[in-house]
Amino acid sequence: MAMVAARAGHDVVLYCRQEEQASSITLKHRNPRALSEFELPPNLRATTSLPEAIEGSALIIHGLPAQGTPKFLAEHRELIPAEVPVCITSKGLYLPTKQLLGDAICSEMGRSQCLAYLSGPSFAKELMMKQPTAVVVACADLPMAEKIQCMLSTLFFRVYTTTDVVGVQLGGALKNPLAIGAGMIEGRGLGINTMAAYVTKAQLELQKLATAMGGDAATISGLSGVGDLMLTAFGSLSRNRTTGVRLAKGDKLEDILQEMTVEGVPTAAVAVCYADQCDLELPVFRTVAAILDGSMQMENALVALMGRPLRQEQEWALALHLLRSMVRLQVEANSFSYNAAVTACERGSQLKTALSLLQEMDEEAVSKDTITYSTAIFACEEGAHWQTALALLEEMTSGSVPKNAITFNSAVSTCGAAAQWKAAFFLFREMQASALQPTAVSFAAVIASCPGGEWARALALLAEMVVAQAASTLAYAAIIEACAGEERWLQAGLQRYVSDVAHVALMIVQESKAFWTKKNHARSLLCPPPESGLPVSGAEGDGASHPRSVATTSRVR
Ligand SMILES: NC(=O)C1=CN([C@@H]2O[C@H](COP(=O)(O)OP(=O)(O)OC[C@H]3O[C@@H](n4cnc5c(N)ncnc54)[C@H](O)[C@@H]3O)[C@@H](O)[C@H]2O)C=CC1
Ligand SMILES: O=C(CO)COP(=O)(O)O
Repeated sequence: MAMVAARAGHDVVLYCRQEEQASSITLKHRNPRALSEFELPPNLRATTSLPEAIEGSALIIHGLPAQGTPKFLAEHRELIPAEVPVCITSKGLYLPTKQLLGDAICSEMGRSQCLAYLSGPSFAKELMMKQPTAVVVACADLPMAEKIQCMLSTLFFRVYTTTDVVGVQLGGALKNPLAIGAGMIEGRGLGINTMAAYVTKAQLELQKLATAMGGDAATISGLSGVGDLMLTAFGSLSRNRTTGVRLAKGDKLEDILQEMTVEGVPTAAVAVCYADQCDLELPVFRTVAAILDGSMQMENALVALMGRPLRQEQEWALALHLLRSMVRLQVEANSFSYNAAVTACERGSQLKTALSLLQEMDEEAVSKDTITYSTAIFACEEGAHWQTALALLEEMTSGSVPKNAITFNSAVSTCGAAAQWKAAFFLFREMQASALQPTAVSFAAVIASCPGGEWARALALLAEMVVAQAASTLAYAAIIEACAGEERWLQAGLQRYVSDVAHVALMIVQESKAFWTKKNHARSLLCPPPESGLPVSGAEGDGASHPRSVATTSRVR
């Protein structure tokens, strides 16, 4: 990047830690430690003094590995003027706090700093070779992004701008573990069929996770996302991809990490946490992460990915197509047809499309019923869109549309997913007040919404659950989570209900599958009968139809 800035005509001062390296860059115009075959221009010099490197700078370009970045910037924050933009080129998620890098930087620095993020398909070596390259720079302050764009763009380096700082960070970071997976495929000697299928599914998962975490879909399908995934999945210069190849050939991960920066390793672990948070299935991310943390052998990845239940591809798109065809053929679309399409959207994690269908129903004077609303509220849980769920509930009340247990359960779970336990609790009580009997799902959902500090409330709900004979293993799992710590167990007197904790833990593992099957049975009540002619089977990537592990108990509907 120093070379890119120098080519754009700036006086560039590169900070490095070794005196020998600094003097070689300044005097011999060669960097002995990286890409030493390239001659550096005279307007690029180096120093081991950070104050000297920073003084008078109009732009600070930061290029350290992600895991070292927040601490480094915090250590040197006195030297960094708050108003000078720091352009981050690191691509990773911060493992210690599971934060986006920008958030971790601000937390560590303990103050606000003007941050921009430069990302996109850009191997350093090819930049040095003046290979035409396109990247995107994101800054919440668009004029600042445009300023950086002007500062760095040349005929060989084209910079786009965006304000989507979340999408750009996620795209650049999340492609790394996916590139490791591509390397594994290469290293195992698998063919182009496998690689094409893998990259297709990997980019869909990237889209799903990044958009669920707040990135724009357009950003992720752009340079910092699919663009960078293409580069690193297929380009042999990628260290992430090389890591996958080497692991497949039997090298040890610890040895590889000694030799080079592999951002995909810590980022894979954070990606799985995000997937859990968003209740997304994401088998590719989970498989790569499991291989990296040693909980899965690479040989078992075939079964983990190819042995999953068979699905339709893009069921929601097909359902929409059928709905549109009805209009074209002048067949009247009724609540039934719309509900089928809304259901397909929910299964395909397409909340926005589902909501636009509800709006279309209003415009076309098609009445919205309990199924319409319940399904839309169900769709809100992924991404924890609790305010949307509450707005839909409000609309049901004002339109006198009856609510059922599924309506409430979905809304409670959504609030729980958004860490809005008070709203979840309020809805649970509203459900009881409206003479609806809370089900096992209702109890599990409201208990799971209780944060650690509300463990006493969770226990009170447990007592109610036992009286209502609506116990479930997932509710017990949520209790275990809320009452973490032996002391609380004793205080809680939980033995009254469960005498043997180990037994419960085992029961949870064994029965969570059965629970989810039952839950899906309840869910199937939302689906249109087969004679509607619209598809009703599980959509691809539909996390809710998948038996989940105990770790995700806080996300039950
Ligand atoms: N190399 C490339 O082609 C590209 C790299 N990136 C991103 O840039 C970031 C850095 O990558 P590279 O420069 O390739 O990595 P690198 O492993 O070469 O590290 C960059 C420099 O940081 C120094 N460093 C490492 N840890 C440090 C710490 N804790 N404190 C101070 N200095 C430290 C290293 O000594 C090295 O000089 C990564 O997040 C990577 O994803 C992004 C696009 C392209
Ligand atoms: O992000 C990169 C290029 O855009 C570099 O990828 P690697 O870290 O896999 O080498």
